Amino acid sequence: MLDKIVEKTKERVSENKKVNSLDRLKYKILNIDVKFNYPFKKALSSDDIAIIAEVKKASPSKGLIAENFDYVNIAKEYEAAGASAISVLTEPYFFQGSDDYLKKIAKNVKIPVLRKDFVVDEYMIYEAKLLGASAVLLIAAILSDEQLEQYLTITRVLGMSAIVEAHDENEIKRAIDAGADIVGVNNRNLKDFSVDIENSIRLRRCVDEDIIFISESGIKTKEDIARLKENNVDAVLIGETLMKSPDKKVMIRELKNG
Ligand SMILES: O=P(O)(O)OC[C@@H](O)[C@@H](O)c1c[nH]c2ccccc12
Repeated sequence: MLDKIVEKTKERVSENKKVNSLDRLKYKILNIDVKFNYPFKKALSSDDIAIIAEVKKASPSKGLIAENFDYVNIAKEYEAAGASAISVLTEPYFFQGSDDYLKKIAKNVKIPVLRKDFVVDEYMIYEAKLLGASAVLLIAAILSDEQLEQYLTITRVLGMSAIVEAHDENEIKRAIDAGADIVGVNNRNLKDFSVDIENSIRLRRCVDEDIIFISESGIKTKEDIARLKENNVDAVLIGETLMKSPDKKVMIRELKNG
């Protein structure tokens, strides 16, 4: 599955490059009024556990998640409920995401926005910047050590942050060696879709306290959050539970204060 997504993403990048070359994107970035001030990392640096709320229409493991996908209002509700940041899926073929969702959401909320996609080319980081994102996801399993290091540097030059996603000790070591300052452990195994939040708890001890540690996927209850908090997790990334909840405000408050 992951290989298929990567392949399709590479095709998408080469199509986009035909419309706007990388040089053209860089030129645009220099000519728009953008800030270079790392808001994503700042938003996750509070004392309490931070919630990154995800705007997600569908996924390969769950199919269609949101029948009613009023994405700008969903993002505004997340913000009003106290989410620290918003994650927006932009991958179109497997997650029914869109760059347009990200662009419109970033314009309509004040909290920082993460571009959730399968970055396989530096081009996608420049695109993310132009769309209004403050951060990108870098999945260690699909990038070489050199790419990780290079892409982290690009995000820094652009005033952005990167979550480096890891699934095991080896990927965590690679993330840290590449210079990651935010590490996310995906509780969902992208190879077989199985979910276990103990995965991030187990791997927490492999990451120093000065690196922001995020637990991603499969988080459903305030008990899950309490357990993650107890284990020094700095932030959680939650999609499906929030997308399926009819009152996102109540849900986020319950998760945060429960
Ligand atoms: O909907 P969930 O189980 O709460 O998961 C959200 C988020 O962690 C998940 O969408 C995700 C984490 N890492 C990814 C990488 C690619 C695509 C999606 C993801």
